[in-house]
Amino acid sequence: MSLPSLLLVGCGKMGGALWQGWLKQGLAPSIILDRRCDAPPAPHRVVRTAGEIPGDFKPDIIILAVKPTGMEEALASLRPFLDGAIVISMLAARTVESLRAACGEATSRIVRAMPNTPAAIGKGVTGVCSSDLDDAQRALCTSLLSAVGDVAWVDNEEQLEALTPISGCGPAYVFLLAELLEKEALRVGLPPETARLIARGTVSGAGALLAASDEESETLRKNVTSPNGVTAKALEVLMAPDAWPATMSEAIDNAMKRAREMAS
Ligand SMILES: NC(=O)C1=CN([C@@H]2O[C@H](COP(=O)(O)OP(=O)(O)OC[C@H]3O[C@@H](n4cnc5c(N)ncnc54)[C@H](O)[C@@H]3O)[C@@H](O)[C@H]2O)C=CC1
Ligand SMILES: O=C(O)[C@@H]1CCC=N1
Repeated sequence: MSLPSLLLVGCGKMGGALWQGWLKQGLAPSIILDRRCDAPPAPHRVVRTAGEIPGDFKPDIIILAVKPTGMEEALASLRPFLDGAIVISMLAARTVESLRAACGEATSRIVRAMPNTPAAIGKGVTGVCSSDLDDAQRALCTSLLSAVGDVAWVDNEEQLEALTPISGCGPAYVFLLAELLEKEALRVGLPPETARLIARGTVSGAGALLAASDEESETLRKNVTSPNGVTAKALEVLMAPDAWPATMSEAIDNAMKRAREMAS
C-alpha cells in the first residue's frame, strides 16, 4: 500500500511506535510534525512546527498523537491542512465532538482510534470508530491501521472508551507482570541475568503461544496447571475472589473514571 500524503502529528511514545511499525511495512508518512522528534529524516520529512509544512501539502490522513491536553493547540496550528482530510485521533478521552470543535470550520472527517505500543513491531491492536467515513475511506483507515496489527471497528465512542483501559493501557499491565516476575526471581535467589531472562521469556513466550494458538486463554492456563500441582497453589492465591479477579475490575474501573475526568 502506498500512502502518498500522511501527516503524523506527535511522534512520541505512541506516534513513534506507529511510525516504527509503518516503516517496517514500507509505509512512510510524508511528514512528521513534532516539536522534539529525533526521528531520522529519510524517507519522510520531519518538521517541528506546522509553519514549516509546505503550504501546498494536502494530507489525505492526519494522525493525531499528541497528549490529550495538546489537542486544541495542535489542531489550531493545522487549520490550513484540515479541509478534506481524515483526522485519526489516537488521543484518550477526547470526544469526536471536541475534536470537531477544535477543527473549526474545516471539512475534516473525524476518526477516533485507540492503538497500543506493540504497534511498533506490527503486533498492535487498534480500536477504531467513526460515523464520518464512506466505505473507501473506512477501507483506507483499516489498511493503514492493520499495517501495525489487528484492527477492531466498534460501533460508537462508548465502546471505544470501554476498550481503552483494556487494549490501550493493557500492555502496561503485561509489562508490570514481567517486572514483578523478575523481582520475584531475584527474591528467590536467582542471579540478575537469569531473573531477567526467565521473566521476559515467560511473558513473551506465553504471549506468543496465545497468539499462535486457537485455544481459549483459559485452556492454555489450565494446560499449565497440573491438578494438585505447583501452579495450582500459586493460582489459588492469584485467583482468589478478592485478588486478581477483583483488582483487575477495580483497575479497569479506575482507568475509566480517569478517562471521564479527562474528558470533562
Ligand atoms: N503511550 C501509549 O501507550 C498510548 C498513548 N495514546 C495516546 O497517544 C497520545 C500521545 O501519547 P504519548 O505518545 O504517550 O505521548 P508523548 O508525550 O510521548 O508524545 C507526544 C508527542 O507530541 C509532540 N507534540 C505535542 N504537542 C505538539 C504540537 N502542538 N506540535 C508538534 N508536536 C507536538 C511532543 O513533542 C511529543 O513527542 C495521547 O493522546 C495518548 O492518549 C493512545 C494509546 C496508547
Ligand atoms: O495512559 C494514557 O492515558 C494513555 C491512553 C492509553 C495508554 N496510554
